[in-house]
Amino acid sequence: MVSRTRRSSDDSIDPLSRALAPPARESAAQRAAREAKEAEGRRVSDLIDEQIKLEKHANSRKKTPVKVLMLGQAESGKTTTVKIFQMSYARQAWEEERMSWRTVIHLNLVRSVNRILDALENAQEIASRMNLLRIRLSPLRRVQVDLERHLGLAVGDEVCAAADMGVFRRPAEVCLRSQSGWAAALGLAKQKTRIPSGRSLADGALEVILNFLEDLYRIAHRDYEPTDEDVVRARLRTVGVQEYRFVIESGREAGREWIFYDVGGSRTHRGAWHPYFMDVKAIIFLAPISVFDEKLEGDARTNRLEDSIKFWTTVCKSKLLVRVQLILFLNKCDILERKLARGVSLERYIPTFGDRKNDMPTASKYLRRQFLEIARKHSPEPRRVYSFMTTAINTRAMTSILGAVREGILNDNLRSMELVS
Ligand SMILES: Nc1nc2c(ncn2[C@@H]2O[C@H](COP(=O)(O)OP(=O)(O)OP(=O)(O)O)[C@@H](O)[C@H]2O)c(=O)[nH]1
Ligand SMILES: [Mg+2]
Repeated sequence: MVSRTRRSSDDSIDPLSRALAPPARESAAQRAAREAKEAEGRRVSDLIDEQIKLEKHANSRKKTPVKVLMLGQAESGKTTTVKIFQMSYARQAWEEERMSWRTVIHLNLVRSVNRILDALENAQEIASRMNLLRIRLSPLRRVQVDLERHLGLAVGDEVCAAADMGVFRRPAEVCLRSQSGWAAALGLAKQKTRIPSGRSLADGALEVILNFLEDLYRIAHRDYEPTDEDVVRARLRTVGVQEYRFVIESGREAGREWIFYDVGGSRTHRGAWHPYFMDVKAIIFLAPISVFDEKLEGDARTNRLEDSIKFWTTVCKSKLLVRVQLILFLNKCDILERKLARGVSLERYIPTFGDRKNDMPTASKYLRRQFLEIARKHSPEPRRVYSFMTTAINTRAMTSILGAVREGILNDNLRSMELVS
């Protein structure tokens, strides 16, 4: 009777349900085994669903660009830092762009050599070998004029270039200064170029030029291809706000876009960051700490370090930026170290430094403390500021710092970064 009833009810259901229905005569043990198997099946299925959901979420996160604002006074190293980020994480794009720097590097170098020669012409102690050198380098005057013409400039003008460097489309965007830091960067980066006491200025300058010449011949060669270092050291002044977009090319974060707003640091441009703060995740503020004995370009009354401190104070005070992660790069440590080693006294320019030891560990610790103290004192709300002692042109060290910064920004948790600072 019972079996008849079951058969008649089975007949009434659809074939799929019938196929899925438990066997007609199932023992208790069989049933328990079946149910356990079904439960395991459901668990695995749920797990797969959850993974799909997570992947979808991760992909949508990857599509959300990370926006970073670069702030700091002129020549503080903002654009250099962005270049190193691109070099490290969007390598293919970097290599595609590298050749387009060639002409700019040529002009950068030639102008620098010509400026050195101008300065030497005016110096009284020109040795005969210096005269010889000057004669040998005289064709560079012509080269400079040709390069300037090639770039569509009036002789002596600043070079203006679009961000991609290949096409000089938007003249107001990025400028290459005629008084480029290229010569200084190349020359100063070599210990040999320091002028030993007891030697004449002309001797020292000659040594700088001779070291420089190695690069000159390399760069002037017909088949010259800019190296990573050349591009990192090339000086381009940013005017207004330059937007750089890089898509991470490999690793866990492949596909994620990073957008850097690189704000020209001269006083007329630095206020231009206001429209960009809204959805930036972090600000990287660059303070070149080597400039304690320098004046601002075009304002002989303002000390450059003082100007940097004022700018930093404004950023820390800003209520608009209170939720943005603040990352401080105390940059140009290489130059600071050399200055201190040469005996330039920090106390002379910063009396509060007092009679502390005029060496790198003491000076950098002191300056870092001053910047962090400003943040503590002026931030509208208590906040953590992450600080790093940097030499932006040291690509290897900078890549490692930027790796930590990148992770920190992504994880919204920069605590671990302090370990590498
Ligand atoms: N020696 C040394 N040179 C550096 C360092 N950082 C940057 N430079 C050089 O300083 C010059 C200025 O660097 P940029 O990155 O163009 O400076 P910036 O902050 O973008 O300047 P603006 O565009 O004028 O706002 C370049 O020639 C760099 O190669 C550093 O840590 N050490
Ligand atoms: Mg710049």
